[in-house]
Amino acid sequence: MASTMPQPSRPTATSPAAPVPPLPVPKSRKSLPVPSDTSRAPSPSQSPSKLRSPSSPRPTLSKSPLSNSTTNISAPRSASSGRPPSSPDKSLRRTISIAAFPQPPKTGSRPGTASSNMPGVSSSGSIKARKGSRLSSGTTSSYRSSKTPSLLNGNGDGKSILSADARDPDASPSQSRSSSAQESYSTSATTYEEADDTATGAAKTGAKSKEAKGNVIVSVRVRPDASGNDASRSEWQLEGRKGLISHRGKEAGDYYYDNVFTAHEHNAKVYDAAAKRLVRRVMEGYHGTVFAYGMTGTGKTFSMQGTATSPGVIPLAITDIFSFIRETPHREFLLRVSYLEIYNEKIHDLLSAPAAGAQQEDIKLREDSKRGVYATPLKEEIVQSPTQLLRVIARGDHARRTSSTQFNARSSRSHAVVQIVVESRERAPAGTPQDKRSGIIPGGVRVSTLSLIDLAGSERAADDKERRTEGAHINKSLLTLGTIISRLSENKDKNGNPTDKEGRHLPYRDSKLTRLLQPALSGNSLVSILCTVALIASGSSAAANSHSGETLNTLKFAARAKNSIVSHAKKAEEALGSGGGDSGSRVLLERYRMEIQALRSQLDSHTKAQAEKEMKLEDEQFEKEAQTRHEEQMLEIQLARTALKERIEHLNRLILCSKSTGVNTQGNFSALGRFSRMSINDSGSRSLRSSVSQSTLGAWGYSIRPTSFMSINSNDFSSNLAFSNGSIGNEDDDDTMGEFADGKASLQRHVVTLQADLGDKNRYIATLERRLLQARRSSHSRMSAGIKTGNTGTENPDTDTAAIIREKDMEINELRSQLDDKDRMLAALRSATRHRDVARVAIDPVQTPNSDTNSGSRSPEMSNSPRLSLVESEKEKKRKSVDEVSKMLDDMIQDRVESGHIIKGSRGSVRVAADSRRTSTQMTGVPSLNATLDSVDSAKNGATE
Ligand SMILES: Nc1ncnc2c1ncn2[C@@H]1O[C@H](COP(=O)(O)OP(=O)(O)OP(=O)(O)O)[C@@H](O)[C@H]1O
Repeated sequence: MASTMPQPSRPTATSPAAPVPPLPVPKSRKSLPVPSDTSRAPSPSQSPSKLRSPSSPRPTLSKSPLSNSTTNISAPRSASSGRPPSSPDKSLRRTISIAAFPQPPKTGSRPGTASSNMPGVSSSGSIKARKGSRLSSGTTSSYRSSKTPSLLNGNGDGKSILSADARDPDASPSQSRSSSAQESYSTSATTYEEADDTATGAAKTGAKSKEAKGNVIVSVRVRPDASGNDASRSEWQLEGRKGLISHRGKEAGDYYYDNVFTAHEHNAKVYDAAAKRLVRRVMEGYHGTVFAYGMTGTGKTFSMQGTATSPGVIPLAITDIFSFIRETPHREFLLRVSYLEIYNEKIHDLLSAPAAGAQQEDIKLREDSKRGVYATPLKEEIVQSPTQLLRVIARGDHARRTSSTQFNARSSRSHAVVQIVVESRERAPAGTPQDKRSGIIPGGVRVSTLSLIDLAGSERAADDKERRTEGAHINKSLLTLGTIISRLSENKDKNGNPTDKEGRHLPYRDSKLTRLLQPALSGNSLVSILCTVALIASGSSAAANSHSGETLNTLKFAARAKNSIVSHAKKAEEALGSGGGDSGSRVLLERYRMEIQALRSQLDSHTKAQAEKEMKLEDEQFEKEAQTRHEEQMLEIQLARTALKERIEHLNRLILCSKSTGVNTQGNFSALGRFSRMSINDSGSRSLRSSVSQSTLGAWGYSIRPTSFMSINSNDFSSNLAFSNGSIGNEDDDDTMGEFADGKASLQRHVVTLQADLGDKNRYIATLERRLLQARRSSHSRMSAGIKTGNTGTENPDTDTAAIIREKDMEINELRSQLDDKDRMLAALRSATRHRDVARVAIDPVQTPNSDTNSGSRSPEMSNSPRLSLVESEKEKKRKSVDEVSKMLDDMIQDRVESGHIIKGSRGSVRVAADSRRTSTQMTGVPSLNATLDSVDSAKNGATE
């Protein structure tokens, strides 16, 4: 089958005659005649599809064995990039700092990408000139134009690249690269997929075959000869443009590859030609594997990792990955990276160093229909930036085992595998509701893997035992790799397992390396193999001979790989959901999205719950405040009630006093004593009132106080005095004396009426209070209901309550004024009583003789003498009483002066302050203080008289 495969680029040159140990070489694959190949290859016109024809056949050795453009690998060092070839010292590799790694391109170009004017690659220059483009990867163009169209070689992209460059002639080289790659994204793959759709029959089969071949890129890189030995000049010839390495030694032969990089070509150029496109394809959803194969010290690590000044495939791939993400806003990505090494056939996780003294958990290889072969358990780190990814890889590099070998002072003693898993999914276009909510649109997550592998170098048996053991393992795994590659076919057994042409199983399980590479080698992945060689002339020494043999082995391995590996890489299927099987559960992007959604809804419900809780708290707080307010108001009302009751009681007492006390039937004066009691009572009530809330009573105490014993609507203080001092006479005389001619019965009736009235008022106040309470409660419940239903109406419950309170206050005030009226009436009654008493006292001396006459036994002298002394003592008592009253009135006036209710004049006169008068009138309708003051003055005068 291999012999029937189109080999457009395979020359008819003789293959190495001698069998090349240790890898079996199927000669048939290497001896396909170019002309026939070429003739089989479809031309652009022949192809019914948009497939590009294979490029012009590579020239055979007979045509131009030593063309002008041939590069001799031992070309003088000056011909290189200006940097002397490095000595075989890997310390440089270790000095690469993260900061020195390339960042995503901004402006300018990568080092070395503009090396088209170097000797040996002059052809690229010519291509450049011909195309008139600013493409930095001239050789890549050459490579593209000479290959079968495939996902990797970019045939079909040429136009796009050119047009892209033509559109933007001033674009910087790096930008050109990006745009070209971007263009390739939209043209190459599409072109080929369309070809798949339209191609029919043999053309279709042929196209597929070519694609399968094209999906594998094999490149050979020659490292500069560290010794500067020129002896190989005649033995090896390179033609970079043609991808040709010719050997003129014992095993003479020409070897063609997709790319041949000469000693002075830079890492950037190697990356552009050998890996860039593959990396882009991985970002689009294909699996891709790049591995460096070669003898120890030939530059595998140099090519994969590079140096600070010349970054290799890995850092450049990382840069491109992030460039791609930036350039693809319609998709979202998640990157995770793992890094393992296979050392002495054991897998070690380079990202999870075991704790000191502890042993790392055994890492096993498992297989799964969706994931293929994978190592587990393996640490995967999610990375969000190139720097972070480079840092992770640098950490792994640091943990990798290296030691000195004959050809390399710092030789990698293990196969190192960096795996970058790319998850991506379509994003909802910006501005859509989905974008606002979750960014998720229908469709699954595509998972692809980029494997970047730096193999350990094959080597001859070393002296050191440890090196020998390492070497044995390395060589065994590489031998298995070689064997598998040489036996690869598209045959499968009935179980679907790949077999070789003879139906034998391929020994993937013979080594961890081949097992791990199985998915890539068996065609599920795009593959780029970079074989590194150091061309040293054979014959000069045994070592050189052996070296030359190794170089030939590598070249043959590369040739076999190119012929055998068939890749039908397909875009990874989009995994839907996070729970569907193993692959689904690995899709972190989906899982994270779901988690984000779940967390978002959790957050929403938390926010809602919190808002509700806050509202409830506010409600509670409000109710509490309202309750407190209500309690305060209740207390105030209660106090006011108490004060009113006291007042009523006091009035009652006064009334009862006027009824029950006074001058007894024996004519004893008890008024003064009563007055004293009144004073005491009054002061008692005053002290009670002072405990009442100011807001409730305020100056009311004052208004009540004078009323209690001085609120007499009369300017004649003598009558007051009479009241104060007078004996409140004989009840029997009430009917005939005083202002109220109807006497005591009438007064009592009045008093009873007043009491009943007071009781009514009291009840009325209680009712009002109850109503007020109810009104408050209903207003509260209305307010709460308003808050709960989010009612933001214009009605303000506070205003309502305030209005009700105001209303009730007014009612209370009215009641107070009514009470005051009653007070006044009581005062008038008392005044009448006093008038009567005074009248009685005045009448008494006149009436006494009559009474004496009635008694009939006393002589006038005897009877007049005690009467006179009685009158005298009464006068004395009066004086005392007046003095006491004056003193009390003075105190009261002083109180009022202090409180600002009255103003004292310079000559001792007093007048009511305007405010006080107003308040007094407004509040209580208390009798004019002036009258009181006048009364006081009169009382004073009366007393002195
Ligand atoms: N193309 C190159 N240009 C300049 N220096 C190079 C090149 N290739 C390799 N070297 C130098 O050669 C030395 C060995 O290279 P490197 O370690 O990459 O070899 P290797 O193939 O990885 O060896 P091993 O298999 O033993 O690890 C390093 O010092 C490196 O800098």
